[in-house]
Amino acid sequence: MFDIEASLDSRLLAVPRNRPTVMFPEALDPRTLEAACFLGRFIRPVFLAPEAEVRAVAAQRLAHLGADRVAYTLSESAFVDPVSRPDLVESFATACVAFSKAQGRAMDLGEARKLVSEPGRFGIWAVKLGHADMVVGGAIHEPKAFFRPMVDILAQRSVTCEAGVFVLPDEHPEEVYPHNIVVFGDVGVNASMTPRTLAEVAVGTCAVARDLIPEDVLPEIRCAMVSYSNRGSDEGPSPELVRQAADLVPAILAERIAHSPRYASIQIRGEVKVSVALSRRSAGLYHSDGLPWEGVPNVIVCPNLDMGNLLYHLYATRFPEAKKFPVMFGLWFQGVDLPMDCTPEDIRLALKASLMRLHAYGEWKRTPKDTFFRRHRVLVLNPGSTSTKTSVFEGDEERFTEELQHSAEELKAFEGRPITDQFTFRKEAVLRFLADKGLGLGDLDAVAGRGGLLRPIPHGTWKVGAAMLDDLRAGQRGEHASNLGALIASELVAGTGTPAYIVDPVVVDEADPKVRISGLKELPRRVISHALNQIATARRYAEEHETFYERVNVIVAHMGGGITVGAHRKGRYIDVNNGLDGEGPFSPQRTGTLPAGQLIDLCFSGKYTKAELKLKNKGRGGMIDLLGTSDMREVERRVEAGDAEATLVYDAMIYQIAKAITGQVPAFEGAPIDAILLTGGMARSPKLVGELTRLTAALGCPVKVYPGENEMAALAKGALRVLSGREAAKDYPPAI
Ligand SMILES: Nc1ncnc2c1ncn2[C@@H]1O[C@H](COP(=O)(O)OP(=O)(O)O)[C@@H](O)[C@H]1O
Ligand SMILES: CCCC(=O)OP(=O)(O)O
Repeated sequence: MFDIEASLDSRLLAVPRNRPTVMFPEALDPRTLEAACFLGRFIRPVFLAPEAEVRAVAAQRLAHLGADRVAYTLSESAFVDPVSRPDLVESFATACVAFSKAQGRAMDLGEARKLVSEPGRFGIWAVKLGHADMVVGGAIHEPKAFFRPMVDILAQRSVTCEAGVFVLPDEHPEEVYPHNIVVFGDVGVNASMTPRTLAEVAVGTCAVARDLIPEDVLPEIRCAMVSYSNRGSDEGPSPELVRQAADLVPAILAERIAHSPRYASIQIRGEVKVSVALSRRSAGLYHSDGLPWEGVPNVIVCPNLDMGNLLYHLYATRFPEAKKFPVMFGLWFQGVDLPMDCTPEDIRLALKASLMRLHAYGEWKRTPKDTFFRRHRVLVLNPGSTSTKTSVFEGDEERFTEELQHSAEELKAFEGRPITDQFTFRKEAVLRFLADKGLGLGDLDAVAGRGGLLRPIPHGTWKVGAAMLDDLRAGQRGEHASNLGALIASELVAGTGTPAYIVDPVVVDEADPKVRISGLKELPRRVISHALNQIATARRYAEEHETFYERVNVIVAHMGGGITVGAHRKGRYIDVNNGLDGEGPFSPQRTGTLPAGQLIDLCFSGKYTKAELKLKNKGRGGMIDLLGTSDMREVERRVEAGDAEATLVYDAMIYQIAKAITGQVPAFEGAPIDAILLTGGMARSPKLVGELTRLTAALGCPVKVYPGENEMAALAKGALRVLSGREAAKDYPPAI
């Protein structure tokens, strides 16, 4: 059976995106609520009911989903009782009056207010006026109370239609529909058919089929416009209607193909007798004018709504295991209609199908207005040794990012001086960036800077305050460009009331006391790691599973110029190697753990100065020392070319990473590990990922890959969690 949900998921997840806002007028219907609990990574739900009522339904009816999934979905949702938003009711009512007038129907404002206060209409008008992107209903509303007004108000074409998509179970004889996939049209909209309407329905239904079913599964969309007559074999108004419609199809289809060449794989034939469409044997009997393709169609377009509706419900009841859902054509992906007898799975599939089409074909970027989910504007600052990476985020959306380069010439003036001396010079570059984007400091809701070398602190978003600035200025825990993040952020917001934050700096340390014990009292272990990307990756995994960071057990391997392998136990970053100071696997630029005795001998051999050894440990060690390059792509090329030395070193590094991963098992105290997450630049290598998957297979948990490091998004998200009230910002230094 073609896995249509997996196909939709992979297309939805192919590119990380902003999430569309979806209105749920039927918020108290447990099926709808259940479906929403599986859509958190794709949408922002707005439930049109009081929050307490939605929570009560969830508590009573959704216990089988597990508390985490439901709690996560509700934490990511908005709850709006229409009567509590008189501002919106007024604006929707005004638009409703104007709309009715344009349609030649008189309506007074009082009547309109009453109408749009009803959740179904409220949801439709919210979409129409740009407050949301999609509305879904029909599971409890009768068609005339939701579906008809939705089509009326949201229609973008003169003819709209509804396609019924089925993937039938394997027990269905496959020779009828290839891969057991069939799409029916029109199953819901057009109560009266004209030849033009029917021709538009045929093309629209085929367009839906083409959008949803990948070409490698169905190379051609083959549509039969069915009738009781086969190409003139019988007479009557119905075959005549289909015949006239079939004559109009080529011009309408040509328009579609001009719009997008992917529709060139659509073939439509009418009128075709139902038996000819569904049986090769019957087709043979009518061979004199058979179908233009070998075999059978995958789209059946019906001459009237009764027949389309009958087919939908006949197949739905006859094959309860079928994957089935309706899809609207002509509403610009803004409306989802549900049959009253739908299941939570049908709702989930219908929404995913519309969302996939919205993203892939609707050129959707963002919800036009941020009424239900405020899009806070956050400036993100990430100072590195030779650049200051600067971004502006609006909500989840990365609006601008630039790596503000500081030339060697500019930096020469600061050589040998504390990093804080670069403060003014870098701040000016950030101000120029903002001006260039037409933004002033007053346009920002927060500034988030990369945290520097501070005292060890728990994970989270930290307010930039006097004590933090003092520590960074003093540079007692080390000099690093990232120390400038909080300093510049603080200066930019001074006197404006706008908050400045840092998020998960490299010094995040939540390790158990036992993790700190080394075999020498004087040398307790210290934790310095890629905390920002470690925790952001674990959060991303949790979000993809519609749950919280606090609910997952994962091991994260950040594999970049430095490598850290961390254990995240239910929201606590419990153990990780010190990736900055010679612990863990060797990496492209760092030695990792070295044999202690031999290291001591080397230190006292007189062969190297302290500075030289420090540089070997971090910067000139690892792959650079062993193979003369820190570029793993070059190493892999050498491995591919059969270079024995490169192969040995490459295998050794992967072996050490795998050992570090499996070495984190005790951190979970026997609890199951949900997943191993591979991230950083090296996670782009399929070869390396494949080898790590093989070597850690004994753990019995899946390996998920998140290539690169999304530091800018991670910083923005940390600030956004605070701005949206989901997390409280912490005060530095933490109370001990
Ligand atoms: N496609 C790839 N295949 C293998 N290694 C890669 C690939 N892309 C980047 N890398 C390696 O990842 C490392 C850099 O990781 P990254 O996380 O980008 O860097 P940094 O830690 O310097 O911020 C380098 O060793 C680089 O060669
Ligand atoms: C391991 C601490 C942070 C760090 O070393 O970052 P980079 O690997 O990006 O230099």
